[in-house]
Amino acid sequence: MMSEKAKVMELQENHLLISRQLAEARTQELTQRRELDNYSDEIQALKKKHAAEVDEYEADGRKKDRDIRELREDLRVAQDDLSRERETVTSLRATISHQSNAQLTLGTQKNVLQAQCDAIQASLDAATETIAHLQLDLEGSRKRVAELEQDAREAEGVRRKLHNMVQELKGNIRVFCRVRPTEIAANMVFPDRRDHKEIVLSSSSESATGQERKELWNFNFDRVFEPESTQAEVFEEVSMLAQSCVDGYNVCIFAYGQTGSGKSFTMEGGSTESTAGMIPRAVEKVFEAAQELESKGWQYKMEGQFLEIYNETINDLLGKAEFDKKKHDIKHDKSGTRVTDIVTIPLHSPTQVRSLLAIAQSRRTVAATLMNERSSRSHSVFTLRIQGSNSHTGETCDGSLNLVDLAGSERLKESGAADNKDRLRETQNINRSLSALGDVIAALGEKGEKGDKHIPYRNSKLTYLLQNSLSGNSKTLMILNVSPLAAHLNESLCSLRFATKVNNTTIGTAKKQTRTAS
Ligand SMILES: Nc1ncnc2c1ncn2[C@@H]1O[C@H](COP(=O)(O)OP(=O)(O)OP(=O)(O)O)[C@@H](O)[C@H]1O
Repeated sequence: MMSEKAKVMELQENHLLISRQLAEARTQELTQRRELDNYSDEIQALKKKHAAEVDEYEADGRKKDRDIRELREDLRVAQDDLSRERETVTSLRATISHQSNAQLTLGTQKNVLQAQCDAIQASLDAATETIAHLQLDLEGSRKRVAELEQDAREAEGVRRKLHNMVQELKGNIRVFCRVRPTEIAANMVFPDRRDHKEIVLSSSSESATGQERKELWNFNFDRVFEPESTQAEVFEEVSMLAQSCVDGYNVCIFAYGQTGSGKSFTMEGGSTESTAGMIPRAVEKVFEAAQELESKGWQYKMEGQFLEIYNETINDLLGKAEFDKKKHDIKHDKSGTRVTDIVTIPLHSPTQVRSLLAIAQSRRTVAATLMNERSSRSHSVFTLRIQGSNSHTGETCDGSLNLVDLAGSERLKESGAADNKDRLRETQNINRSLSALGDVIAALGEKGEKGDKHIPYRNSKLTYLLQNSLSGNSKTLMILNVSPLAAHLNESLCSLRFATKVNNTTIGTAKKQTRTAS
């Protein structure tokens, strides 16, 4: 048996061993704890890293989701685009197919057109050839036209000369006698059935011994128009004078006769074509002649005025007021005769002249109502002035056409004016101016023979106004209007005697108012 000491000793040794083991265990534990701490730090670090990686991964995942969404959206848009493009492609294919059909058609058309084009080209070649020929012909024709135009101008000059010679041979003062129609048989006969130049008036009375006494009066004129003569027949003879006026002469046409003998009918006429009088017909003829001469290089300007002379006072029938109150004077100067303050209207057509005549007619009607049948108691003067110039020859010409409806020529006793002071004055004025007209014409005739005779133009307004149109360079026609009524026999005889005096007058050779440009 072991002693207590040994046991204690053993126990101590055990204790020492255990303590050593414990200390080792503690050291080990410490080491392990240190290692554990290290591992724990490592774990923390790994955890942190892991968390960071998880965050990063999640963010990355979210970004990827977004990208995916965007890519999906892009895909959808791309698909839409694609389907649209497909549609476009389909439509383009349809268009292409349509276009190719059209191209085919166009191709066919092109071929047709090409064929036509070839045909046209062939015609064009032929036409060019023809044109070349025609141009040659044209050149020749132009030369020919120029020659013909020259011939025409020369012929126009000859025509003017011949026309004037004919007028001069007929006499620069001519008298026509026109008998107006009536239902009552008249004591007038027209024996010259061929030339219509003669009129014979007759009257029978009882002598103191109871025997029948027959008296005959025979008159000859350039032309006698019987009652059934038409306005056109009278104008046939007058129209030549209208032509003369266009050729540059002064022309005066008078209607003379007692009241109611047909003066106004002859000069102005009725409203229809067939009854139109000398004024509208002459104006129409002047326009016609002027137009015909245009082809020969003539250009004309025309103007008209219309006035009446009543009691030796001039009234403007185309004035603005219905009743003219202005005072008008007659002036003669180098450019011709002018009436102060008178309305002169540029004339462009015969229809315009007709409306002017209507205005003048209405003015005369107003005056007639105011002053007792004034139209028969006044002289009316329509004047058409015509100025021409020829661009080829440089010639110019001035002509005038005066158409005068004279006041009634009845004598004082016949006019019933003796008891009425105003009528007496009127009649005296008319008689004075008509005899002044006769005197001027007679003096012009005498001047023709002697050369230096004074012409009493100033004795009446009418002769003074018409001075230039009555003198040597003019052509005058008097149309004597006669009433066939037996009751008017004495007046008719007076008129016929007056007209015979005029008819026996010859005015000197008419001078054409033509100037040649220097
Ligand atoms: N040749 C004719 N044919 C038909 N009727 C005519 C003819 N001559 C005159 N007359 C008619 O006779 C009437 C008188 O004629 P007009 O008025 O022309 O005479 P006048 O001489 O001008 O008279 P006044 O001096 O009063 O003006 C008118 O009604 C007119 O129509």
